[in-house]
Amino acid sequence: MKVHTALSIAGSDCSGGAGIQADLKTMTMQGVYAMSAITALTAQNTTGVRAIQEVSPEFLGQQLDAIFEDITPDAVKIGMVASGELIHVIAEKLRQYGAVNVVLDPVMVATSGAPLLKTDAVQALTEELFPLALLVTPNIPEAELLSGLTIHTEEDMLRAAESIGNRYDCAVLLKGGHRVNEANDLLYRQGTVQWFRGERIWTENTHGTGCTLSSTIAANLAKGFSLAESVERAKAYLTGALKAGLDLGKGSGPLAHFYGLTNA
Ligand SMILES: Nc1ncnc2c1ncn2[C@@H]1O[C@H](COP(=O)(O)OP(=O)(O)OP(=O)(O)O)[C@@H](O)[C@H]1O
Ligand SMILES: Cc1ncc(COP(=O)(O)O)c(N)n1
Repeated sequence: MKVHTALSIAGSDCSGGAGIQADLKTMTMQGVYAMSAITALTAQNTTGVRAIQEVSPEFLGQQLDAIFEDITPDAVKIGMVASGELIHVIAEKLRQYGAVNVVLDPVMVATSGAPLLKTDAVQALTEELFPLALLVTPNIPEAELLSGLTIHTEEDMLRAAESIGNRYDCAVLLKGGHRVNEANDLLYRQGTVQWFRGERIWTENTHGTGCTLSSTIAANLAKGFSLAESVERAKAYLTGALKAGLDLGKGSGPLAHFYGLTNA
């Protein structure tokens, strides 16, 4: 049996809604063999992040060597990477192994408000990882920080995506989940613009939407779909997983990755 493979480099969410756990569920549901290199353990649930324990740069490097020396991923998703030292190891290893189809979710702050990236690591992220990424997927607050612009309207989204894409020479999917009434995402690459318009689902349970979107895109790139097709498929999967209406936990609950399964 031949299968496509994808790797998530991200933090662990012990409550299963975001991070590595969301990515592995997502990639598996997309029919891709999923692997993980863990950057940090978090003690968190639907109400917030209680503690973070980073792995050492050496150990992250060992995980990446173990994976790339044996099973080459057809795509790589990068999520929470808290420090400059870890970012440096990832950049070095991705270059060493010639990683392809890299989707970078520049995770900075959890939905609950907890910081997941040290402020002095933003520069390392943009200088070392952005150039290796096929696609970067900021949400609105992240895009504001990266572009230095304020985003209220769709025109503002376009200006910010252009600014980030042109500055760092990568494709940008600016996610609109933080806007009121809408859930429209904007793909900007090399001067071209494409909107992915989605139905807004009225729910508090959006823990892990960004992780799920980026890992679905990576899984579909691994299967050979184009960037635009992968974004389209990711948006459809995410909308279905939100719409299924899973209601777990006391805070912002996780998504129903298994929504399409008949035995669920
Ligand atoms: N209530 C919603 N209904 C429909 N789609 C949504 C909703 N909230 C977010 N999305 C979609 O989810 C994806 C992730 O967007 P969002 O802006 O929430 O990213 P994020 O803030 O990085 O996610 P996370 O909550 O994991 O940090 C986008 O495709 C966005 O349009
Ligand atoms: C390990 C990890 N990675 C990413 C997120 C962001 O997801 P969200 O913004 O939905 O909390 C998180 N909370 N935890």
